[in-house]
Amino acid sequence: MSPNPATPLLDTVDTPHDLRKLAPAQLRQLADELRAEMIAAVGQTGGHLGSGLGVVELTVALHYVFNTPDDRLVWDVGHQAYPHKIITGRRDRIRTLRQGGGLSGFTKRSESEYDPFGTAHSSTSISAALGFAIANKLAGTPGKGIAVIGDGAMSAGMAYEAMNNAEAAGNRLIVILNDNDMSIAPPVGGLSAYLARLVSSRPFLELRELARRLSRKLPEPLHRAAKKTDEFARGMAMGGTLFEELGFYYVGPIDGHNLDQLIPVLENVRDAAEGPCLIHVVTQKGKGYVPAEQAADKYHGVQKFDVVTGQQVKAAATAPAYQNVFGETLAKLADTDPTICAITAAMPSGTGVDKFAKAHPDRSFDVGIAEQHAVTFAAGLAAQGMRPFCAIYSTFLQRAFDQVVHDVAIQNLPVRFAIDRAGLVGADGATHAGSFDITYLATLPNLVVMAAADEAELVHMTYTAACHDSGPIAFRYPRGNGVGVPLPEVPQQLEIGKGRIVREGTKVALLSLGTRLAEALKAADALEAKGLSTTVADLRFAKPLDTDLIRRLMTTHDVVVTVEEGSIGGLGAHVLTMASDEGLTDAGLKIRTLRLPDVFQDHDSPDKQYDAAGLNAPQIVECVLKALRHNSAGVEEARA
Ligand SMILES: Cc1ncc(C[n+]2csc(CCOP(=O)(O)OP(=O)(O)O)c2C)c(N)n1
Ligand SMILES: CC(=O)[C@@H](O)[C@H](O)COP(=O)(O)O
Ligand SMILES: [Mg+2]
Repeated sequence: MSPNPATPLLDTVDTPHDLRKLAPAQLRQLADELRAEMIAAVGQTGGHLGSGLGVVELTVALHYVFNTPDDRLVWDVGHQAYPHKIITGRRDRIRTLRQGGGLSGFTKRSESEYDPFGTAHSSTSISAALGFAIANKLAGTPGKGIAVIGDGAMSAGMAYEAMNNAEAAGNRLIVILNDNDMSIAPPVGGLSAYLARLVSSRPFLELRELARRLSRKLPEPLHRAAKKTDEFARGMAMGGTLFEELGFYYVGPIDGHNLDQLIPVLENVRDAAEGPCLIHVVTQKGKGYVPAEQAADKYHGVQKFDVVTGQQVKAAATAPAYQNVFGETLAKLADTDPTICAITAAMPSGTGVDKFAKAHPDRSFDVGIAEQHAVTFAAGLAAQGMRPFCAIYSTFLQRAFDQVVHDVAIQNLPVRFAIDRAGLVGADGATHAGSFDITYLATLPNLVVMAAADEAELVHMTYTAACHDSGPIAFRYPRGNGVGVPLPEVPQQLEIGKGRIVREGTKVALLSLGTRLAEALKAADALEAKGLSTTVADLRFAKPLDTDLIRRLMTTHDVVVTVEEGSIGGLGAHVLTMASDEGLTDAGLKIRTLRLPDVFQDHDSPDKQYDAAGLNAPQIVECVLKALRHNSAGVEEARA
């Protein structure tokens, strides 16, 4: 039955099964409607826009040609998967994207059978798709593994580790290289230049002869098909040397917005009999939405916006963003210290390294999505007498843990880790939460670990790190804007392992690490109102602990509560260990540790996330009151 012409085609497509009932000639209209729907939805929610706009046609073509969900389609990072969500049964919830209780901004297994693998950290897709392909091969079941990976994500080592292993999958593995010549910032490095050369040396419209000549090298079904179909001959060429050397059939480059090219190429690759195949698809980030096409960042990530003007709704900032405070402070320090350099792994603006790069381009390094390399590169710089600052989001530094241990900590090299996005980050959810860095860093010998309570503290910590030549040092700070305190004209060198008392009391001591300090102070007000005199300390250091300060507070207060924006195993664990080592708990002191809960918290506003985590002022107060109600047998006595 052909759809009513007055009905938008998109209204007839709930899942790919509906899509596959359409005629090829209808797909252009469907893609246009899908793009419009995505723009309208992200206008209301905010989120990752440019990448999804660039893969609208690819999304339609992949679901049209392949038998999803049995063919396992893995979107690398998953930030480009909004069009995929709309046509895989989630259109009715697309305006809940990244909102509390709503759809995730990435692919997620629990959300849909069409999301076979959860993504958000880049460059995992080929490994995962290979896993699906090999599992199906071993089980003798049909089903391919299809990875869609961007040119930015292709800069990470994991992609090559996977390709190096791909041969056993045969034609069950298909890699789509989505080359839009953009990462979040312009892409960097030799691979990016190589892809650009491939694209410029093989313009789409001049491929017919090349494809005809080279199609003999294809596996037999591709070769037959190439001879047969003109579209195919127009759409493909062989000879991407790097990928061929790794055992892939390289097909491309092809125009990723031209469905008349995409569909026949995908069909031919689907039916090919032999090895793994890499299809090099050229797309435009932000395609089809003028404000995005014209933006320098191609609208990678946006706030809610007016669809007509493209104007984003941005709240007026009352204080500078932490990332910029860091970048600007470091740039100033580097004016007089020629050994300071800054490293980012594809996040120049997110980390503030762009500010440093403006002032000191020769000492600023964007290494691409390559956190492991970033850390070991920094270790090499440090070993040669430089003062490297490795600025990486907490969540992405997880990928380089062994490099932190083996290349930095064991050798006691003075690499400075500027750890952005520490704590809960809101709409990006569990994959991007900076929950674990205190735990995974403070557990390492030689490391110094600091957390800034506000933007002024961040200035001091950046300077302290610059001065610290005797070993590795890390300082963490959250996503977003500071609290509005004045920035110091002259940064202070903090004494290593020394905290500060922010407010002195006698009965309850709140030991805060990081930006929960503001909540701890609010809690102290509420406790005072109940007649409980409260001390608030900003410990500054998770390692080494200020043992003198902590010992003094433990021996002079009835209740001690640690508060941190990190997982179990962080500050609380270190304080408890110290207290038990010194026997400070033996005399009946009540110690409690407030930290993130032992679950992966879904996306929501940061404030709601902290509420759910029990780390806002009312919950700090309740923790103290509950501790006071506990009798010496650990039993809670009746509320007063
Ligand atoms: C391990 C890791 N490091 C950094 C990021 C942050 N990040 C998300 S998307 C992106 C750029 C990806 O570029 P590309 O793969 O080309 O996709 P595009 O946005 O161009 O579609 C980066 C750096 C990440 N998600 N994972
Ligand atoms: C997809 C991804 O990993 C990034 O785009 C990330 O969402 C950026 O986060 P910030 O907005 O905190 O820089
Ligand atoms: Mg890209």
